[in-house]
Amino acid sequence: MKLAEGTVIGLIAGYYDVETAAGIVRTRARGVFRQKKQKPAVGDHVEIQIDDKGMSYLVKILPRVNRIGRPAVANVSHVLLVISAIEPDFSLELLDRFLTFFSWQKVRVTIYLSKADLIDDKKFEQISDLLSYYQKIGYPVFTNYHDVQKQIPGMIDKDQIWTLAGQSGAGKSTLLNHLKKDANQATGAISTSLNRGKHTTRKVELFKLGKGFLADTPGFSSIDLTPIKINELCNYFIEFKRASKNCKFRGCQHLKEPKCEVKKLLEEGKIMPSRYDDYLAMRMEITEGRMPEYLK
Ligand SMILES: Nc1nc2c(ncn2[C@@H]2O[C@H](COP(=O)(O)OP(=O)(O)OP(=O)(O)O)[C@@H](O)[C@H]2O)c(=O)[nH]1
Ligand SMILES: [Zn+2]
Repeated sequence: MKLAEGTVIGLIAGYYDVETAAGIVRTRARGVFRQKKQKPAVGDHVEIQIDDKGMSYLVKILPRVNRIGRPAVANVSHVLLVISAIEPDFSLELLDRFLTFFSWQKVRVTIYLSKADLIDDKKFEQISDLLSYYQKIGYPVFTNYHDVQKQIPGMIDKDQIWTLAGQSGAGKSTLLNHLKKDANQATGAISTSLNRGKHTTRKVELFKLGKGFLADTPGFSSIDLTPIKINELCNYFIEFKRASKNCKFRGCQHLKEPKCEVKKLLEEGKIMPSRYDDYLAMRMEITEGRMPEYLK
């Protein structure tokens, strides 16, 4: 019996394709996962066991950083967030929701403004202006499809897993299809006696792109912030978090505390008012334990 470690790069009809140092191995998950109510996901780092008959089993899920989206992808390090300029309308509120959610999930975000070709120059200037704030606080921003196609592969570091996210209709599938043209199908060459996957549709898989992977999933379009602990929410607004080192009180929530650096920067116009408003709205949402009706 042999043991090996690898990364799940494909999930198809109950089989898990695991990339190991010795190549891709098609495995089944051991029943023990069902008992423990665990489910391996694409992106998981796992241990596999190959028995004397050459049967391969996924036996252990190694600790994961996160597990997000539907279908789920584990250990996502980066999201390429597609935000449309129009159809659906550009929304800072939505952008902030996504950014907060991913910050909470320890996922880095790159922003891509889609459908910029559908708006006039004036509107484009307006939106670019707003996005430049996000660039300044640390989020890479693209407003042009060609730049994305050229630069994203170079931004994907070794073994990183990237996935797409954005509102329904924002243009995720469109972008994915373009990026896939540059990607190599990671699971293309499987040769094992267990290969009965020929005629089944793959559900989730990772494509090799850059030095890592891009998930071939539709990404996700709606998010729930209510499980976030209210006192931790401020940590997920990255510029608030940075500023909070200079707040008088540790654990400052930037509400009515004296000598609050976030409030000071807000008053000086260095923190964008809509960011602060969205912070307050999310606090409300978490307190009430439900998403606002219009976002459902
Ligand atoms: N003009 C223009 N149209 C675009 C662009 N990106 C996407 N579209 C169009 O917008 C529509 C929605 O795009 P999709 O890629 O299906 O959007 P999606 O985010 O995958 O949507 P869901 O599957 O509902 O989550 C399609 O008709 C696309 O052709 C763009 O950059 N410019
Ligand atoms: Zn503060």
